[in-house]
Amino acid sequence: MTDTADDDNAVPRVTLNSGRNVPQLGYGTFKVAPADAAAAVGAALEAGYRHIDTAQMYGNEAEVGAGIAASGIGRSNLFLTSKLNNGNHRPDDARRSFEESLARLDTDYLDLFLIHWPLPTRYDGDFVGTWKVLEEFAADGRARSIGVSNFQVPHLQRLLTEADTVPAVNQVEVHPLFGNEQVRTFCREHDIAVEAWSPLAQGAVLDEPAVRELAERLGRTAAQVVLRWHLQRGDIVFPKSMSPARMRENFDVFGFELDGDSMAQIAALDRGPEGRVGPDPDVFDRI
Ligand SMILES: NC(=O)C1=CN([C@@H]2O[C@H](COP(=O)(O)OP(=O)(O)OC[C@H]3O[C@@H](n4cnc5c(N)ncnc54)[C@H](OP(=O)(O)O)[C@@H]3O)[C@@H](O)[C@H]2O)C=CC1
Ligand SMILES: O=C(O)C(=O)[C@@H](O)[C@H](O)C(=O)CO
Repeated sequence: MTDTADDDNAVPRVTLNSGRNVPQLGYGTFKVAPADAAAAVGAALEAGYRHIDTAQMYGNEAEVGAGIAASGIGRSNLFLTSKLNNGNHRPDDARRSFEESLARLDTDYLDLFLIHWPLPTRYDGDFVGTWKVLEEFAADGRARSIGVSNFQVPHLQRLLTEADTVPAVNQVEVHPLFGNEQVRTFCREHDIAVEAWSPLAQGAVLDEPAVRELAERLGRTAAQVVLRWHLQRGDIVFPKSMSPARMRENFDVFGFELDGDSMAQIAALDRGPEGRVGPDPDVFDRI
């Protein structure tokens, strides 16, 4: 990957406990098929995104890397995240697969590397051992920051008491239908940034009457209103879209604000765990 200067853009940055900072809005690549990923990432970069979220699990790291390389955007102007796949928790597998991720993404470092799922019912629940391997990647500089994903409060508590490094982020399901407030509060109290996955609830929140009414009143789209809600709560988001027009729409969220009543109206859509659109981390154990 090249490293050339690039214009900065208007996306605010969130400072992590590692001292690094991350663009608060990025582009997510779950379900971006390998055949489409280079073009999709190219379109996202063209739209202005400089933060890309991928994972070993998504099977598209090589194509994400190709899209970045083709853009000509300098490596230091990008924030690139990947995640350890569920079958790679054992230390040697974690080390090998991390190197493979770097090779596929055509880079010598990641800005952020995460344990994708805690898998509390596998590996004797030994995500602490896995975390200690990620600490090696942080120590040798190949991961600028390390974090976790789908960690519940008890999982985080174990890391805080049994490991040296506090995760820089916890990437968890959060959207208006599932506010995940207990985890968000714990993270806030321990300086762990929250990355809200499926910020649009994979589309499920966009037809909610309260969201549509607000969008109409503000002259914005439902997706823009929901993304704005996340940003004003301080969370980091990376909506996925295959459509360049929607990528641009989702990126155009810095020219308006939601007032307190509007924020509360959206928060009131929270259905608790019933509102999840993805798996429950306490039981999810798919390798
Ligand atoms: N750590 C984890 O376990 C997980 C992480 N993630 C991460 O979070 C990212 C985002 O979550 P994801 O699950 O993809 O879901 P999102 O909440 O981002 O929703 C994506 C869906 O919404 C549609 N969409 C996007 N923008 C618009 C718009 N403006 N108007 C109408 N529809 C829209 C997309 O369709 P279309 O493509 O047709 O535009 C797609 O169907 C993932 O890509 C991944 O990077 C996600 C799940 C789990
Ligand atoms: O997208 C991710 O990062 C995930 O972990 C999800 O794909 C998750 O594994 C899932 O939704 C499985 O059905």
